[in-house]
Amino acid sequence: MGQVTVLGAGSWGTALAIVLADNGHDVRLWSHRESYVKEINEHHTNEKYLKGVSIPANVKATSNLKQAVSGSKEIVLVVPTKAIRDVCRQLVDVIDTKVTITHASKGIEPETYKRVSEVIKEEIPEELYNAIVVLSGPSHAEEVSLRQPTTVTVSSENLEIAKSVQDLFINRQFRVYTSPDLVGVELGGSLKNIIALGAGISDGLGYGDNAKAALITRGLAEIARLGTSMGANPLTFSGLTGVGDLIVTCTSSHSRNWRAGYKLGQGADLEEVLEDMGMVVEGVRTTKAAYQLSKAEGVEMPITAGIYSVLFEEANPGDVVDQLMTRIRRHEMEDLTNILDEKMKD
Ligand SMILES: NC(=O)C1=CN([C@@H]2O[C@H](COP(=O)(O)OP(=O)(O)OC[C@H]3O[C@@H](n4cnc5c(N)ncnc54)[C@H](OP(=O)(O)O)[C@@H]3O)[C@@H](O)[C@H]2O)C=CC1
Ligand SMILES: O=C(CO)COP(=O)(O)O
Repeated sequence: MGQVTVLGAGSWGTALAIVLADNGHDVRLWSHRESYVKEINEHHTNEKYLKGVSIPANVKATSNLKQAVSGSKEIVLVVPTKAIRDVCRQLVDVIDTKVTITHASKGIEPETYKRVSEVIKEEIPEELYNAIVVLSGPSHAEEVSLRQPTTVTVSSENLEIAKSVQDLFINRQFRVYTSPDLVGVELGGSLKNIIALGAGISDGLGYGDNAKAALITRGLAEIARLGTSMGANPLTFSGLTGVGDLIVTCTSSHSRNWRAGYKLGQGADLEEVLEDMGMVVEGVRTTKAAYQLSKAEGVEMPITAGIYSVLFEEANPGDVVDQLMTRIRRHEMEDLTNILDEKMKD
């Protein structure tokens, strides 16, 4: 077993460090804050991000990025997507051997509409890495850190290296699949956060399971619509990183996106909600990116547009639900829409 460096000591970075440590790897966990480093090394805890969890002794934390990556061939990048560019820029000066970069962050960059692997590719010169891999799927850090059964998928343009990352992480509680569809895996994991905000809003408004099932199903339809327009395999969205991650985030109070939505549905103000959370709510930024992208691509995403108007245009959540329910009548399956419309003309 070798050395693996995890960058980002929040909930997910710490949980993944625990998986890697359980597999016998020497894990270096980088946090940009010395106070967390001290807590992890001295008390083997990270109370803010993973309450009550004991971190194995073979996880050593550091706030020195150069020390963290020195000699490591495996880098796992788990900072919020808004920090990815900045951390990559810092990495360029300290990587000292050819590395595999696996990221586990879920988001799309507003304005550039870039996926995380594209941002990494843009910032880190090709000669410094073998491949960029994404790890995604239905996986709350709180459950992974308690060694509860979890399944995820890794994907890369280089499937052989994706398989080597599968080997790195897989164990009896953490089952890892591979997929060749990097675009679909990254988009599924990112776009589900928008729908999770919507599911939270619906619950906060007091709506029931029917509304949630509708959001998950119609949300999946618009995720797949945008995803396929960007080159993803539509089948990926019926897998772990599509419907799997949608279910886990839309139905769980572990989800920060669901929790943020819930408070918005109850009438709270976005800024206050984000401040109280103290952890990243990726769906807010991704809603902006996906809304802009759907306009640029000419792809219809009514749920995303509704959530955008709640987050950024002060729309009333109840009115948005009303608008969604009274949209023009449609066939459920879009390919049928065209066929049936043609038939009506006959
Ligand atoms: N939590 C989960 O269950 C899962 C999360 N993810 C994804 O993983 C990614 C990280 O999320 P998660 O760990 O949950 O987030 P958290 O909010 O729990 O933690 C974020 C961590 O990143 C650090 N950080 C923030 N900005 C920077 C920066 N500029 N440079 C270095 N470090 C920074 C934070 O430090 P500080 O304390 O100083 O703010 C904190 O340690 C997200 O994209 C999320 O969607 C994916 C699957 C599961
Ligand atoms: O991505 C996640 C689970 O798969 C975590 O979701 P939240 O960021 O909403 O907590």
